[in-house]
Amino acid sequence: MSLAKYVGRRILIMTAVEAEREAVLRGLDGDERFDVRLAGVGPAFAAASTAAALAAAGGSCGLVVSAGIAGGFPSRAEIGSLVVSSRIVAADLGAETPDGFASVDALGFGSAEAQPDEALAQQLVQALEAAGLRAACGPILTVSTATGTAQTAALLAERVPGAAAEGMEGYGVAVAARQFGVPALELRAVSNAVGPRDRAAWRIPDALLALADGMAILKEVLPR
Ligand SMILES: O=C(O)c1cccc(C(=O)CC[C@H]2O[C@@H](n3cnc4c(=O)[nH]cnc43)[C@H](O)[C@@H]2O)c1
Repeated sequence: MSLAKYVGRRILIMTAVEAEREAVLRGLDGDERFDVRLAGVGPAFAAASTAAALAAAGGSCGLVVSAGIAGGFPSRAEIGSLVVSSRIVAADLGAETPDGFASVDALGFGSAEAQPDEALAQQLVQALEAAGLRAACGPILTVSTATGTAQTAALLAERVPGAAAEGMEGYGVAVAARQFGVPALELRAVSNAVGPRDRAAWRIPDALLALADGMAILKEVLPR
């Protein structure tokens, strides 16, 4: 699985907030191949910001990465660990029906899923583990409402088997990338468990440290 297509290409990294952007920049340590931009919070801001950045890049961008902190599904991704997307799934994009949730796929309105670069995801998670970092590769959900109850966490885990983490921007970033014909990836560091909302239990500094560590590995995995 070759990553040769990334040689000589620019890489766009989108984060929701400035603290995440600063962590990404720390990890990249001045690598000039990367542009790190603010997406804003949520899939709509993320898609619009990513599309604008890609239009401005004028075809020079070879990869887009949605990066930031995340909620981790218990027993899949613990606080302080990293998650690389095997799938990017808009987990609440659809309709409620008397029989339960129906995704836009089931409704015939397109796809709630964007496929990340599989070869890159696999090589990145291997490199993260080889560097001694706790890392998993699994589906990362995009939600418009951060999960705040055990009931919703269980519903989402059932809806997307193997769900490892949830954030609020990945699907928007990936859809914009797809519109421009550019591969996408999501890399997140877990700050909190997906489940009952307990903001005091969020470990944001730990997650930002892990995010920077993850970025330091990403830049080594991508060939120059
Ligand atoms: O308050 C701070 O210092 C701070 C520093 C960095 C980031 C934040 C955020 O609140 C980022 C919001 C961003 O994080 C993602 N996220 C994190 N946990 C979850 C979750 O459990 N469910 C969904 N999304 C989560 C999300 O992508 C937000 O946009 C604060």
